[in-house]
Amino acid sequence: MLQVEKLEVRYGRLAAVRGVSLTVGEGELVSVVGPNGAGKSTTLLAIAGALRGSSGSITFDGKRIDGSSPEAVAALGVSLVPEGRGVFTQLTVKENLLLGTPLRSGRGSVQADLERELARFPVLERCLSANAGKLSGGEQQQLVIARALMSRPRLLLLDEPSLGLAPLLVNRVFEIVAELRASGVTVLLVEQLAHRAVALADRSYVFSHGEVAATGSAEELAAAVDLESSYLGQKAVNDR
Ligand SMILES: Nc1ncnc2c1ncn2[C@@H]1O[C@H](COP(=O)(O)OP(=O)(O)OP(=O)(O)O)[C@@H](O)[C@H]1O
Repeated sequence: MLQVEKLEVRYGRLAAVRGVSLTVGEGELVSVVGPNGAGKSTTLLAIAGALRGSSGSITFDGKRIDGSSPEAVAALGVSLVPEGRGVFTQLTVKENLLLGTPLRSGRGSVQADLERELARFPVLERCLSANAGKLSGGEQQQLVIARALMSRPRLLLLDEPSLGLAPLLVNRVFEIVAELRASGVTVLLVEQLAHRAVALADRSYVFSHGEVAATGSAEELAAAVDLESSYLGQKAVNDR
């Protein structure tokens, strides 16, 4: 479904992503892990059309999308949940959810989509008329994921959904990602909690200094003896 080939993305003189290649198949959950500054978010932003690569290619469903606008990429069914949530705090939960609907690619009613997401995230149903700013961090994270799903994406890009959440809410976010995968949503997950992401994903890519340092299933990565010290850093060890 998604094929990134030798992607390079620069911020001025800094090459933040240097020749990254990765693939995501339909229905797969693929994680991208690695230390801060490794180029994970930059890669997601480039896939979503928010940043332009200086070389390489990005293909979605057989169509080149590098060079496309974020709107055009979204219209093809790629939805990004960026780091830091981006809830509209002055709007209600329902209004936030409805903001996800203009990009819907399929048929059916908005009401049916709303009901589907409220069934998936019961916590949102209980506070549908509340100001989104009143929600806890974990609830806001569920809201932005639900909002992205309102557009019925074919590929969901999740950037560090557990960031800043209390441990119980982190568990809930990982549960949600597992549920999404079980329901057939294709997910590319960037996570700072490397071990949890790798354990959950079908396949993972370990980024280091803007490059793919290792890739494979949880078992394959575990077999790479110096993985933790070399690529994931102390933080990942602490997450276990
Ligand atoms: N807007 C920007 N302007 C200049 N440099 C940037 C910008 N955004 C990121 N960078 C730099 O690009 C590199 C890759 O950053 P990126 O955010 O992609 O890493 P990351 O792996 O997602 O890390 P993090 O977990 O900290 O978000 C880092 O060196 C970072 O400082």
